[in-house]
Amino acid sequence: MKLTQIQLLQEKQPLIHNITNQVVMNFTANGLYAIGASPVMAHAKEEVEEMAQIADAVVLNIGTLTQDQVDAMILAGKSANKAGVPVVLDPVGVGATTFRTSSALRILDEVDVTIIRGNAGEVANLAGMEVKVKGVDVTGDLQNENLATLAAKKFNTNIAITGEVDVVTNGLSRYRITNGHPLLTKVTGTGCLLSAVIGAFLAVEKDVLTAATTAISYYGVAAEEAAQQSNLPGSFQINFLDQLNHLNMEAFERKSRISMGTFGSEHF
Ligand SMILES: Nc1ncnc2c1ncn2[C@@H]1O[C@H](COP(=O)(O)OP(=O)(O)OP(=O)(O)O)[C@@H](O)[C@H]1O
Ligand SMILES: Cc1ncsc1CCO
Ligand SMILES: [Mg+2]
Repeated sequence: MKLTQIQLLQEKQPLIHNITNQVVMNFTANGLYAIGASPVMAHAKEEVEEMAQIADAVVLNIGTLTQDQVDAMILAGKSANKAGVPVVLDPVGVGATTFRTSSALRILDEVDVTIIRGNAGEVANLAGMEVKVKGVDVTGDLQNENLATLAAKKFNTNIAITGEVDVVTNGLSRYRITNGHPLLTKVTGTGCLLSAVIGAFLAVEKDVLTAATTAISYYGVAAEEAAQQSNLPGSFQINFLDQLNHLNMEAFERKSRISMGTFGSEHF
């Protein structure tokens, strides 16, 4: 099952249209190539509608947003919606400034977003809870399962909250993924790339929760494998890209940790 999605991805080489931030553009393109997808960054209002139409997934990331870029994201998102192309929103830094928060909310208002992927602070602020966000990083501990469920219901969409433990939910079914490695927090854009990788899995798997949980687990196991070869951020980043490309499938099957919880239960 998991194997099939990755093989499908490598066979299909889906086109992933990213409107993303200036920090992570190169890393995101390399990471998408590594998993077998085909990245394109296209930001201009003049072309985003056309690009979104031919894409297999659209990823909207507000990391270094400008008003023009938010307008372009809405054009791209609407065009993707018309063409039945899945849309991922990465609400980078929501809660840090009012511009980020209001822009993300405007995108959610105007675009039918397939899944939101962010850290706990970003999702909490998006859902209207005032949690402190330090730039693009979360501070403190949050109850991610309950927060994800609340946000999924509020925005009537799927939510992935990532961190030490990752949670994916549509408001009813909940999954927890416990793969990953702390070195992922020492390389910029690992969350941003994960949002794009979720887009790539959505291009080959229609079930959103399956696509997202598989993508997050695959990504986390790749990080665990990379961390066995390097314990510093620079070499880890390179080894991680290699593992995304060449993850041993037997290791993935053995190390993948996805567990299911149900709505209303306090524990998984
Ligand atoms: N303490 C941790 N231990 C293991 N894995 C982690 C830890 N923190 C984050 N991760 C993993 O790192 C990846 C990125 O998630 P994170 O929540 O850090 O994104 P983010 O805050 O949006 O990052 P960025 O803004 O740098 O793109 C995910 O795969 C997540 O599972
Ligand atoms: C560091 C940083 N600042 C804006 S976007 C970004 C990339 C990771 O979120
Ligand atoms: Mg982020």
